Amino acid sequence: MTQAASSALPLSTRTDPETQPIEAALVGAPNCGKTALFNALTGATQKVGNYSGVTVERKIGVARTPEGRQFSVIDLPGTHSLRARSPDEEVTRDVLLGRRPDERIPDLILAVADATNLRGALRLVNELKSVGLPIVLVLNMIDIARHRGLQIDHLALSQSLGIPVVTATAVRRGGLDALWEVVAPMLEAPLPAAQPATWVAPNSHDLRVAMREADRLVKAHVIQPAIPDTVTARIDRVVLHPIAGPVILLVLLFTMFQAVFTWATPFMDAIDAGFTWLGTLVAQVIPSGLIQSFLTNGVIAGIGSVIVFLPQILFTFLFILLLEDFGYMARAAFLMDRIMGRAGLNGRAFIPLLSSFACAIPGIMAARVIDNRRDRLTTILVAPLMTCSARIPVYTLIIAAFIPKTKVLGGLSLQGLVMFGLYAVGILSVLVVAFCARFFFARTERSAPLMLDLPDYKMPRARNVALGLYQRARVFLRRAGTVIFWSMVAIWVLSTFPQPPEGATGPAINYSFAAMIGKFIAPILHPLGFNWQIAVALVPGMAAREVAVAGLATVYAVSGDGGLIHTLAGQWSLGTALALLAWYIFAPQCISTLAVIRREAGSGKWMWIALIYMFVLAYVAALITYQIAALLGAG
Ligand SMILES: Nc1nc2c(ncn2[C@@H]2O[C@H](COP(=O)(O)OP(=O)(O)OP(=O)(O)O)[C@@H](O)[C@H]2O)c(=O)[nH]1
Ligand SMILES: [Mg+2]
Repeated sequence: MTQAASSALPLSTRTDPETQPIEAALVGAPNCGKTALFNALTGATQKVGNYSGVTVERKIGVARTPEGRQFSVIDLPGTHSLRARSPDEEVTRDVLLGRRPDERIPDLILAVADATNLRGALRLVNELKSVGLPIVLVLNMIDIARHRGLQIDHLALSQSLGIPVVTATAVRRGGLDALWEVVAPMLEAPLPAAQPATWVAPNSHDLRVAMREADRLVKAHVIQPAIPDTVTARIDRVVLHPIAGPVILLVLLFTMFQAVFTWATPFMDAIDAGFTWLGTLVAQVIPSGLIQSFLTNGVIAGIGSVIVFLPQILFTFLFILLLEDFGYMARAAFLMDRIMGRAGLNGRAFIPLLSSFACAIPGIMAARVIDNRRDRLTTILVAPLMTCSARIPVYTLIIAAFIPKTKVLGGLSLQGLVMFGLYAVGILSVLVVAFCARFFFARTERSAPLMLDLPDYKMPRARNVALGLYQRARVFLRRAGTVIFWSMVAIWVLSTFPQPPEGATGPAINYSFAAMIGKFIAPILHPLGFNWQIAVALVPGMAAREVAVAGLATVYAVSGDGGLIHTLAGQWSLGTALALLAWYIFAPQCISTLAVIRREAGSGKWMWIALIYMFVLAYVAALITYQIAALLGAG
């Protein structure tokens, strides 16, 4: 369908429920539970989170009424008004007004409201009416509203608005019963025909009038509790305190890395033991030769050296997911806003940067919530500097080999401290690079102050957290099975062939292609204290950072040294280890991230800028680190 056809003839695009399923669009303010509702309707598992701007793209799914009628549901990014300000909000507006050439106009709007905060939702409904589509208002989070003693007369509200109003609890089993009672019959009968859209962007006067009307409706139909909810306010008085707030944030992050290091260790040891056992078993069963070497040195040593970090990744995300779902992360954004503002980062960059702890790719995509193009570009360019989970294996390996397992400063684990330091340097470099970027982007406009809705605190839901962990684990294991596996095969082949000549004395790998390639690059990396084995691991490490660890495991296993941590501790100097850590803070070691930068920034130019500036930073940081270490006698 072309854009012209869809906007000129909205009526002709209506679907016949007999032939094509009805399409319902979820529209509402950020964080009102649209995605939770989408998941409940469709059985999908899209990410929900207790902060605004989780959904930045439209997602489509198939739902079924309890009677079994199929219809499609589209989850849209949250918006306060159709007067879109940022690319994610434009998605919502364009879908509803039929301005997307690849998309038909939905047949029904499910306007989702946070029942505890009706005013804005009612204003949006007022605006949605001019879109011309049938609307059902869904008062979601009714469980929380009731718990707080809010009484909403939804039937009277329905009369005043002239549209059906239903209550819902998207995250509870049976929470959609009331919704089905109204919506299921609507989907059986032909829907009222769409009227031509009369929407025009409201000006500030219109907005004020609409707000007053919304206030009137709230006054008429909602009875506020005698004692307002104060739990959120009381917690916020402490965690948003100008001095106590940042201290609490720091302590929380700090505790997180301490705990992660301590708790993950036994699980990591167990996985490590498992792979060692497997390697020994294979070595016993299969006669020594190429196949045995491929399986033990290539596949098992390589993949095992990466999988071993799964517990650490899961523990890190357990913390992040719990804080997210509790509602704390939005407060952290609020606290960071001043510092980020000084560095020239838009306050809305917090969530994209936070997502980058998992992986820069969703982080870069989440930058769509930023309305100012320069701010968005800055965020996209710095997001890869945040410590993504693929760095965890590299960091942990080097820390395990070179940082003693001692306690310092009265019981703090030194290893956890170093890890915290690496994350801190990542964050700091984001701020510094963003600050410098200001001088390259001649700024014409100041970015708007942060307009963040601070959500109410909620008990984290086990389901959300479990789902988040499951998704992280799946992504990680899938990478181990694909990118990492194939890189391992390549590295093994390169380190095994050509085979050493008759009567060779040195380790076989010294005669291989890998050694040739490594020794060819090594001179460039020599000032950083990197040997040719590291050079061999860094090249395939471009595919994914963990591959470098797997690569080292294979290179050293093929050369006959077992026990990676032990080998590294014996063969590298402390200076080399620290320089490699410094390298990994900055190096643009992942091709998919670069591809996403290109896509999201809209041109290859930005990808090259990112690639070059990160390589330069990595090289300089590693160079300085190694040279200083060498001066101090640790080279
Ligand atoms: N108690 C309760 N919590 C809910 C309900 N619906 C959603 N939530 C929680 O509210 C938070 C926000 O939900 P999301 O579905 O991510 O909100 P959204 O509207 O998609 O947000 P954006 O994508 O940012 O626009 C999550 O922590 C959900 O678990 C509900 O009916 N009751
Ligand atoms: Mg959402």
